Amino acid sequence: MLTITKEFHFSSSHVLDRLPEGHPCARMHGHNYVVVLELSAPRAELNHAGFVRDYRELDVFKKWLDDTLDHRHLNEVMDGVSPSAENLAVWIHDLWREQLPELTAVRVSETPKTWVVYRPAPLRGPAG
Ligand SMILES: Nc1nc2c(c(=O)[nH]1)N=C([C@H](O)[C@H](O)COP(=O)(O)OP(=O)(O)OP(=O)(O)O)CN2
Ligand SMILES: [Zn+2]
Repeated sequence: MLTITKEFHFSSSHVLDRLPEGHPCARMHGHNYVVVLELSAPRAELNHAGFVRDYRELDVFKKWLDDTLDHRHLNEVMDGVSPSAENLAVWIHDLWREQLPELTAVRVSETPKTWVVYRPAPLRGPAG
């Protein structure tokens, strides 16, 4: 299996729900988010150029981040889902898995010290 990753950046505000009283993250604040997409393919399925996928084909994801999330309030963008880093990773994965079938994981960082990795179990092939 070959795995590629590409890193993207955006800045947004959010408010986290259902936190204990006095938790600072229940107040509006912002982060310089980092998102890393991880795409994987078996060695036999690399394309003619020897790529899992051309990194440049991920420019569409960068444009989507800029248009959809950058300098926005995540609570408004994410349709009522509480914008924790975990929920954001799942939300991004679920929105992009059809367009990027090689997508195997989405990583999200809110601060230089914190990372979430969403790596769903691989779908079973015909052989099970
Ligand atoms: N499991 C999660 N925990 C927290 C999340 C989250 O999305 N998932 N989010 C937050 C806050 O939004 C924010 O990220 C604050 O995190 P924290 O690590 O507390 O950031 P600080 O910069 O204040 O950390 P210091 O250790 O004080 O430098 C909170 N938790
Ligand atoms: Zn936060």
